[in-house]
Amino acid sequence: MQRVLTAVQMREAEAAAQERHGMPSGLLMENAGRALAEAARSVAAPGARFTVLCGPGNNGGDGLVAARFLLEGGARVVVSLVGDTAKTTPEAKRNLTALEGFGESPRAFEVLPEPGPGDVVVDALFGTGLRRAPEGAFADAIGTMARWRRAGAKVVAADVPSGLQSDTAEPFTPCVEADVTVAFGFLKPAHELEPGASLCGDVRRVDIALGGEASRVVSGPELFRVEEKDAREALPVRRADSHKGTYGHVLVVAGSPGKTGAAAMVALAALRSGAGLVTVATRAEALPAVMAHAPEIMGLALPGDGPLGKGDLEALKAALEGKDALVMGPGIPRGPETGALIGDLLAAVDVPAVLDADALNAVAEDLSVLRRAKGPVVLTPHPGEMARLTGKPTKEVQLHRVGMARQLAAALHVTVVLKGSRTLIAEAGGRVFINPTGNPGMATGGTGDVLSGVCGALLAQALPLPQAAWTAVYAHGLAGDLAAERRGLMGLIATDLLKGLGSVWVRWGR
Ligand SMILES: NC(=O)C1=CN([C@@H]2O[C@H](COP(=O)(O)OP(=O)(O)OC[C@H]3O[C@@H](n4cnc5c(N)ncnc54)[C@H](O)[C@@H]3O)[C@@H](O)[C@H]2O)[C@H](O)CC1
Ligand SMILES: [K+]
Repeated sequence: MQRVLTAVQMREAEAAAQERHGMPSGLLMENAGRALAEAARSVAAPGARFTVLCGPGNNGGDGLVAARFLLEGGARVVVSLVGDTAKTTPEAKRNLTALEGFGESPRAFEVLPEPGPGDVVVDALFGTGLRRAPEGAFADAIGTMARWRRAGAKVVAADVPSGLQSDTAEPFTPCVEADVTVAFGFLKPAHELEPGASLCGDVRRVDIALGGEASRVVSGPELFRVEEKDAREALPVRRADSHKGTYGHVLVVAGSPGKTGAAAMVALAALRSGAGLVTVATRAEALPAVMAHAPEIMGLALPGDGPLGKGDLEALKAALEGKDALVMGPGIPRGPETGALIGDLLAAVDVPAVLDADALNAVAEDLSVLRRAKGPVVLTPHPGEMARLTGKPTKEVQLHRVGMARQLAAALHVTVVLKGSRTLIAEAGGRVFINPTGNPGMATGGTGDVLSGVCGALLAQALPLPQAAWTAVYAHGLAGDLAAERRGLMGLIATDLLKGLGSVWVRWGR
């Protein structure tokens, strides 16, 4: 797991490093600047010229240190201080003097030579201290960097592309678009959440000797980026003496006439994710079409017809006997009583439950039904379903994804998987995990059904939460990435993920 820190938390970590280790503050900037110089060198063509634009704060200071290291390495370097140089921080001032000692003095922005293909521009205007939209000379500099980039120069951003708000990942106008962003010490939300993540280009997190426990001393909400090893290590290694009962039995309550494929995709995803047994419970008229998708799927006809309601409670309680996980929602016939049915069912049986699609829409009418759940509950909304669950417009959900997911998880004491680019996994205890895998090719019908099946299968194999959720999301997204390599973003369809999942388990030795 990589800890993702806000600007305030970064300052706390920096202060902790200085207090606990007597870390001279200039050393952090020295380490940052050296790493910035290395990243700039790594994208430069032979004989490239480096143009370093420095702002008035410590981000600018990082740029001045980088310029000094580049000069020391014999590179052609030009530096410009943008904005009111009187306001430069003491740290940055010290590095300005040092730079002049190397015989390079900052030049006026207007007389800078034009970078071309192979050259490198270092964006050290603003980092985590950005407070408002860049204006005047800063805005001009950002616009000029965009022009230089269009002309073929590479842009390397110090800590955060200038103009991008570190905590919210929202860009002001104008905002730098970088080829590489060097994240000092810890990742920030701007590196891991859209639309910021796309503006950063290749994010390279570097240590600057803040000290390992620095992230543990910071207070406030905990945000993490899931790494591949976290998902792989959460999965049990299969023992030779195991049998299908060892890997759990998933009950899938899904499907209805015309939406039998949804139920089949949940069931197939669960089977492809290691569940020992999978039973689909659906109306009799839909059952044959569901089971036709695979001989491995077992079926249970729910008596009656029409929307799921209180009349189905006894049959579903009986169906859940001996099961290890429930996945409910994709393609179900939803009616006015479905939400109450879900509440009664979860209150009656203590199995981990994944609620997706129309089960979410059903409980959205009265969320209190979830408070009676005996077992752990995972909600897997896409932004539109999250809007219905929270009563907020989808646009607002997308602007405050972390906060919304954290709030709902804490309020309902459930795990919330808020899908989308960089899916979030929010646990009831307040921690939020960002998933880095997946791609726009997965915006196609049925991929959500597959995810709910993967999650149900891991819960049935007794993975605890939130591990089961973040592992399912990571594997599902990686399956999509591997499948997109074969099918293209346009050609990817949900059942390709079933094959992709196989490649993921092979890659992880599971
Ligand atoms: N915290 C750490 O562990 C380290 C941080 N480093 C670098 O320092 C920056 C943060 O530096 P800071 O001085 O706080 O702010 P910035 O340099 O990002 O911003 C400069 C300054 O500009 C003012 N300002 C904000 N918005 C605007 C605006 N739109 N127009 C004009 N002026 C603006 C505001 O007063 C800011 O203070 C961090 O990103 C790292 O790059 C260390 O070097 C490494 C360790
Ligand atoms: K920057």
